[in-house]
Amino acid sequence: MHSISATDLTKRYGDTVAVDGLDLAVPDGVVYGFLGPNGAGKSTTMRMLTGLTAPTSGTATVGGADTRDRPALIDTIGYLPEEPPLHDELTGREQLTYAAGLRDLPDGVARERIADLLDRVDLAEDADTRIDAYSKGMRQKAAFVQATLHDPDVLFLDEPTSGLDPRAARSIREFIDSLADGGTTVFLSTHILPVVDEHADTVGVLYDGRLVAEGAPADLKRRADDAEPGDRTLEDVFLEVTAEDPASDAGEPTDATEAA
Ligand SMILES: Nc1ncnc2c1ncn2[C@@H]1O[C@H](COP(=O)(O)OP(=O)(O)OP(=O)(O)O)[C@@H](O)[C@H]1O
Repeated sequence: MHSISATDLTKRYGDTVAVDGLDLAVPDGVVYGFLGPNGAGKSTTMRMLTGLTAPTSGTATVGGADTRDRPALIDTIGYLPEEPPLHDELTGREQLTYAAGLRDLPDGVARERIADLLDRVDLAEDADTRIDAYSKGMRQKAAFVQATLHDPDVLFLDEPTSGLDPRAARSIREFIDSLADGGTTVFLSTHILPVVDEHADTVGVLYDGRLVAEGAPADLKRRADDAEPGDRTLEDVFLEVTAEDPASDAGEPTDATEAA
């Protein structure tokens, strides 16, 4: 079964085609690394998949719910956007309690889960400090907890380790792995390619709103190897498939997509 499925998903802003006929089929329980240069259309895709922006054309379902049906979607998904929605005047615990209320989590369950998750991201000691006194990393950790509070089936993460020190980043990465082990599908957008290499089962590379490569990290690197022997990294693959004229570097980008 596919947790995320998109068919010919397209978003235009005036003359700008932000996402151009995107097809996706992400199986249950995988970590899908979503890569692409600045402006490729990653955030727009996530906003469409989370029901925040309507596609200009095309359709998508997430956790079986049509993305146009936001009430049906809301229990199924968690979303950590690039700029997380936090209220500066609340403490971390108040913010999370408020978010739990929006998700209709029973009080007792919410209290326990908030305490457990705050502990897990090492934010328990600062739980009763106002968010306006949080560092960028602390805000990011609180926002991560907020996105996972209701144990969503599908979790969308936009740069989840942004602003985190190495220890905190590692704890979030381990958290992502444990969520995936527990069956959560994780749609992970980041520019930190080693994170994707280590944690993603499948990688999709978006360029100019189109998927130009898709496959397991090892397979993508192996295909690049075929083109030019040597030790390749995901960064090499990324640079090749998102080059202005990819054909001169690593073959037609569609080859990578079709071979995936
Ligand atoms: N609300 C909007 N109005 C007009 N154009 C938009 C809007 N949102 C995005 N765009 C345009 O759509 C394109 C894709 O933007 P998007 O933010 O989805 O890219 P991205 O891959 O997430 O980039 P980044 O890695 O820089 O966050 C860009 O050309 C952007 O300028």
